[in-house]
Amino acid sequence: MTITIALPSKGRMKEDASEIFARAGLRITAVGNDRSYRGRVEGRDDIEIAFLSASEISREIGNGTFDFGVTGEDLIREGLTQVDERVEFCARLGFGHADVVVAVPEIWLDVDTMADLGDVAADFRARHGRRLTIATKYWRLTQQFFSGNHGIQLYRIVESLGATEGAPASGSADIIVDITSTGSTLRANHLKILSDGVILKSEACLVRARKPGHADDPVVEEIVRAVRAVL
Ligand SMILES: Nc1ncnc2c1ncn2[C@@H]1O[C@H](COP(=O)(O)OP(=O)(O)OP(=O)(O)O)[C@@H](O)[C@H]1O
Ligand SMILES: O=P(O)(O)OC[C@H]1O[C@H](OP(=O)(O)OP(=O)(O)O)[C@H](O)[C@@H]1O
Repeated sequence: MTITIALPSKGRMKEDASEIFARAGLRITAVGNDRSYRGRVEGRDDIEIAFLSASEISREIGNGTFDFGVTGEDLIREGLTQVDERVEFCARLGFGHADVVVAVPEIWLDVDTMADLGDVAADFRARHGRRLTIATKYWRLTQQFFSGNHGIQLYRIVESLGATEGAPASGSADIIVDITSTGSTLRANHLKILSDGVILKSEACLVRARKPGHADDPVVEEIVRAVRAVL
């Protein structure tokens, strides 16, 4: 059986993903030219590479289109329901680090924890005539964290596909859930992370779509072992 691996085609994860595979003895080359969306592993006809964006990799691994993928844990957990039944996290790759966090305006001096935020949410309608609003593209992670982990039910998510940190200042939402790495975008927008407001510490992962045929496929095991050995 040919084993397929989906790797980031662009952006911050592309080079690091190829480098890890090269160190693991799986040297990847593009088929055709550098802009091609297909690749191969030198000397291996039993492995095929597809290049996709990090968010597409999450979706397609969930659908079982590929056997393996490299993408951010945040995108996998946000993109898929029943994630642990559908994919196995085989290795954390040590790049693409970003935290998914809850951040509120710095001027909310009395709000430092999720419990404080729960109090604000409970009073919000009485004070402002509407629910607390959260700008994010991480709908699923936000709902799990607010409703599931912290029992906060009174909020409304406002979908944000870019410049999320600007939402409180522009008035389109009260608070945000977004990723941060250096923290500079949050600081520039006068937002602070709640002390227990880290939803997920994400990094790039090697993930495997759970498929019945994998159990006795030696190439599947070889890929996982080779990548783990160079971390
Ligand atoms: N500073 C950062 N900003 C955004 N994403 C980051 C950052 N650091 C690491 N990442 C990770 O990179 C991944 C997103 O990568 P990228 O933006 O290339 O993918 P994408 O969402 O598919 O791209 P696009 O939105 O352009 O289609 C996520 O897993 C995210 O956690
Ligand atoms: O904590 P920091 O180091 O400031 O990084 C966080 C910022 O980086 C990302 O945006 P970016 O403009 O890189 O791209 P994206 O939103 O298109 O992914 C992300 O959405 C945050 O806004």
